[in-house]
Amino acid sequence: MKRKICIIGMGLIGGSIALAIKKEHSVHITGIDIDSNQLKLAQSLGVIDEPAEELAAGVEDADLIIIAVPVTKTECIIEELEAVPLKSGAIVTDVGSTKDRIFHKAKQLYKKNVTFIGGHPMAGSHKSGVQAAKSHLFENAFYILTPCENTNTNKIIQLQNWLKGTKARFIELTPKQHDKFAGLISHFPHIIAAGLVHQVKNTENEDELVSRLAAGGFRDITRIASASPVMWRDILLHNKDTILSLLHNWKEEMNNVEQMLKEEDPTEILNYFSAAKTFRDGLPTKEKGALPAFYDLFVDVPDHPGVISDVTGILGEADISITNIRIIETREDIMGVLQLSFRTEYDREEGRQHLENALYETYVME
Ligand SMILES: NC(=O)c1ccc[n+]([C@@H]2O[C@H](COP(=O)([O-])OP(=O)(O)OC[C@H]3O[C@@H](n4cnc5c(N)ncnc54)[C@H](O)[C@@H]3O)[C@@H](O)[C@H]2O)c1
Ligand SMILES: O=C(O)C(=O)C[C@]1(C(=O)O)C=C[C@@H](O)C=C1
Repeated sequence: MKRKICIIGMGLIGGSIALAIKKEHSVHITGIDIDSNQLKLAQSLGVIDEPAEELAAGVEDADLIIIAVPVTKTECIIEELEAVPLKSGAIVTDVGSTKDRIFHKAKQLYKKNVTFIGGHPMAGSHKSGVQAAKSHLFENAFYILTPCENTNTNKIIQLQNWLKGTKARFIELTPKQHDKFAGLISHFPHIIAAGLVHQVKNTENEDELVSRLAAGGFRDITRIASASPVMWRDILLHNKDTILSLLHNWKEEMNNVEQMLKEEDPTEILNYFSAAKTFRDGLPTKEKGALPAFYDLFVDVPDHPGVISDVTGILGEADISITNIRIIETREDIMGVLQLSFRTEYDREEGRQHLENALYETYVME
């Protein structure tokens, strides 16, 4: 008989985990979502085998329960789980972007014969919903687990086995460590991205040309501001203390910049940017984590109008996203080269095949 999994929250992350699990295990996956359209779509896309209308019915015989809803809702779901029968020996995990409050809430499950292990796959997207789910979303990403001291090691291994199709790299942290690090490299940058967008929006009231000019750098640094506001509201509320402390440090950082500029000290200003560049250039790029990994593909293209839209059109039709596109060289007498950046090696390989089928010459430089 097939093992059973119940996923509560059939959005981007719930859907991606379901697809990753299906790649490695022959299982029966039940999905639950308050949005019946998401649930229907999840079934049509083959992400789940069956929807459940009631939480109790979905979880009662599940070997693995995965909570993939916004973090304040995760607390509500834990309360609901406490009140319904669960299979003895089951593992319960979550994917929330914060861990400490959920960890404390999950203590309510201790009296049931199940094991709760908090989890957070450190990769995602600014897109929401099961329609954006991908089995390889977490490839090479860190997947943080926050077991407690008494968690049975065997259960941690079982959970990692369930999740091996994610191809993520598991790492264990305490919930507090997690929230401190995630605050620094994920939650706080989100506020800065939203703040930059607000700054342009406020100026746009004076002159609407400004947002039409917002290109390359601004778009790169503010991509994440397009993510789900509900998800981010909840993250901020959950990790309030860490974020308030980072805000305090940030104001000091900006005061320093203000001072450097007022003093017009070229050496200080140069050092500020050089030190940031040196540190940033030294960060690992072949793994997802603090920085997204970029997998570049080079494509020879003729110098012909419409060639860029042809290339992006081929990738778009195959539903392959690129994170960046750059024309490296265009001289009249030679072919130009397009440098396309993909989020994963898998996307790059898929993209390469589609472009070669359309007779483009491609190559990868490691
Ligand atoms: N998006 C990312 O980049 C990312 C990455 C890692 C972890 N996370 C975490 O994963 C979780 C899910 O995020 P997502 O990006 O998949 O969001 P999403 O909006 O794509 O999906 C969330 C789903 O949960 C459903 N939902 C909300 N309340 C519910 C409830 N009470 N019962 C059942 N379903 C409910 C929604 O209808 C929605 O379909 C969040 O906790 C988030 O912090 C997100
Ligand atoms: O790539 C993105 O769009 C993300 O914002 C992903 C991201 C992040 O890196 O901050 C967002 C929240 C999650 O908890 C984990 C990953």
